[in-house]
Amino acid sequence: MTARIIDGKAFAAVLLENVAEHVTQLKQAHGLIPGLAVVLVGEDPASEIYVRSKAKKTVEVGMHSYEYKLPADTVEAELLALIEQLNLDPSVHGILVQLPLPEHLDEALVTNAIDPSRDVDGFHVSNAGLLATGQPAMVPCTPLGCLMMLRGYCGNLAGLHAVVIGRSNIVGKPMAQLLLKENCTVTVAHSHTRNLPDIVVAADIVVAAVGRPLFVKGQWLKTGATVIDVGINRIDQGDGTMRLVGDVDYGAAKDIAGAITPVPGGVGPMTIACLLANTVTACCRAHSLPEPARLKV
Ligand SMILES: NC(=O)C1=CN([C@@H]2O[C@H](COP(=O)(O)OP(=O)(O)OC[C@H]3O[C@@H](n4cnc5c(N)ncnc54)[C@H](OP(=O)(O)O)[C@@H]3O)[C@@H](O)[C@H]2O)C=CC1
Ligand SMILES: Nc1nc(=O)c2c([nH]1)NC[C@@H]1CN(c3ccc(C(=O)N[C@@H](CCC(=O)O)C(=O)O)cc3)C=[N+]21
Ligand SMILES: [Mg+2]
Repeated sequence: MTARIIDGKAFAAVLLENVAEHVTQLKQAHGLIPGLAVVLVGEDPASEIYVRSKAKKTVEVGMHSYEYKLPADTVEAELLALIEQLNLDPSVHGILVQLPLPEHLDEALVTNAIDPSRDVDGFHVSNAGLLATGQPAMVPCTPLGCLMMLRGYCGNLAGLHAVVIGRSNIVGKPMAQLLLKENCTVTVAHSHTRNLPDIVVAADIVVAAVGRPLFVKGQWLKTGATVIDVGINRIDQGDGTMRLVGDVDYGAAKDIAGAITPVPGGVGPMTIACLLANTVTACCRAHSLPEPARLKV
């Protein structure tokens, strides 16, 4: 069996088209232009790539992009002052502080300083709590993108056994919450999990968010399983060039899985599209306008 490839770029293109239409409509009907502010502290090369492609896509869909690059030694009070300024700026509807932050900055403190209604990452404790209790929230972009692709491929997810590998606040935990909301039976695995292959083999859906290249082996999978590979790992090919690989051994998994997301071209592009969708949603909520139905979870 050869797995169907879940084309994240194609999913993202459809969503971005949708976002662009809503942006046009907000402009024409209300004179509003959604704005997204992205804050990057320090000079991580991978983060700079993401921030650049976010800004590019933001402008492409007709929104305003505001970029703030702060030096690695920025003190916490300075970063908090910038966030406060953005919280009060009526042209800024979404705020994203790129993670990870340099060691000396408290990620929870910084994340929770963002106005929850502008928290397009969905990382603020109040958005996490709303999601966990099944109330309308800003939903983290990566799990949201994964869910949209799963719905697109599997349709109704009710009753399916989903195994989420990884329990970070930004991917694993919110992913598990979203799948529970879809009435999946959810297992969350992490670094203390015993006999992981025996757990994964029971899964109809596997979401791998581990941060270890090629960690999930093809033989672990149940035949026909749907595999979502969140991992983004740069590995040295030995000849000085780098290759981008996921957390799943794609080469082996594609012969056993029913459907699988590639890396690159899977979850990554959908993450960015969902970020822009969340920014439109935040703009609508800020102005008490009806939320675009096709962008809703
Ligand atoms: N495509 C995209 O848009 C995005 C991709 N990513 C990528 O996704 C991956 C995960 O990111 P993130 O969640 O932030 O990573 P974290 O490092 O925060 O979390 C990794 C999780 O994997 C678990 N884990 C580590 N080793 C094992 C193991 N041997 N067996 C089982 N579980 C293990 C950890 O367990 P424990 O909790 O016990 O430590 C932890 O819960 C990374 O590759 C990242 O680059 C992230 C965000 C967006
Ligand atoms: N506050 C915050 N929010 C985030 O959403 C956030 C973050 N911090 N820190 C880092 C991670 C990672 N992340 C990615 C987004 C897009 C791609 C992406 O578009 N990847 C392309 C490839 C890009 C490449 O070549 O490197 C792809 O998979 O096809 C990857 C990773 C968002 N993150
Ligand atoms: Mg992390």
